[in-house]
Amino acid sequence: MSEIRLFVTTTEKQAEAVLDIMSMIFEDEDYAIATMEIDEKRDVWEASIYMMADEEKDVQARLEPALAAEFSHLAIEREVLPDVDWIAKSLEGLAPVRAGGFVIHGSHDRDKVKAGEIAIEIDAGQAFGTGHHGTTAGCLEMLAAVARTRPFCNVLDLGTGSGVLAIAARKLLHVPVLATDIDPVATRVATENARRNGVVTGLTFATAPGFHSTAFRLNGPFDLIIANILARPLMKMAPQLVANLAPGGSVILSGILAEQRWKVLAAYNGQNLKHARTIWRNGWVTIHLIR
Ligand SMILES: C[S@@+](CC[C@H](N)C(=O)[O-])C[C@H]1O[C@@H](n2cnc3c(N)ncnc32)[C@H](O)[C@@H]1O
Repeated sequence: MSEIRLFVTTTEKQAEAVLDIMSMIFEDEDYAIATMEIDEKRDVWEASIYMMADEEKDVQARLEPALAAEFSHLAIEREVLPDVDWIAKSLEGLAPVRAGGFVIHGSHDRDKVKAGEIAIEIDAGQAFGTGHHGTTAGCLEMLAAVARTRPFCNVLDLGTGSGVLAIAARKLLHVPVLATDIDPVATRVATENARRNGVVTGLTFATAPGFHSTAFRLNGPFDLIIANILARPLMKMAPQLVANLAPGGSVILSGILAEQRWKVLAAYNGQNLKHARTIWRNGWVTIHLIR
């Protein structure tokens, strides 16, 4: 089934306001919501909400009246996003990605791995995480850097997608890793990817929205939590995330657009976490915080 993006085109300020309205209406649903800069000089921005095709009518019917009061001049536009198989096909020829001593490559590029690199084989497929996105690469680089600062003994990868970060953490740290995703397809793909990468023990997968699963209590608390989701759900989940973090533990957050970083930092500062470092990649930031 296709994914749909409903969006409005406006100024940065209004896009932020539209984003707030979208977040308010769809607060408890896991639709991805984001603003994106289109043209810096002309101050053109888009505020978007993503959904599956069968959810579009419902989202549109709720969004229209909510925007009508303040933003009746903004047209709600729609884009049909390429379906997953098309994405997989277009990514087939992508070159390996190197970050933090890891190399993420497709099965067609096994021979490109260099001595001393930690290789992770991921073919583009039905779950996010081939390493090509700035957030995944940022998390890999941050994971390698954070691992040099102290030992860790229990890791959580929240929003595992293809499983790339969980596999990386397991290969680098050799400690138990719990990897979860709201999407059962992602957990299935991640489990297959782990097996393909020879990671058969020490890595547990579970399907769960946010922290709604007994898997967290059974496997936690964690001294390293990596969550590459989106700014809004990350802010919303801050209290539960920190409740699952061991004292002195580290958190690596990504999926955050550069301009959203202050809000996310504020949410986690409010939970007594301190900012340690930020990595920037292609307009996205990856943040390291310490409890
Ligand atoms: C940006 S992808 C990250 C994938 C991978 N960790 C990486 O870094 O490439 C975000 C993943 O988070 C999952 N996700 C989104 N909202 C979630 C939630 N509330 N709880 C758990 N997983 C969620 C999505 O299904 C998706 O697989």
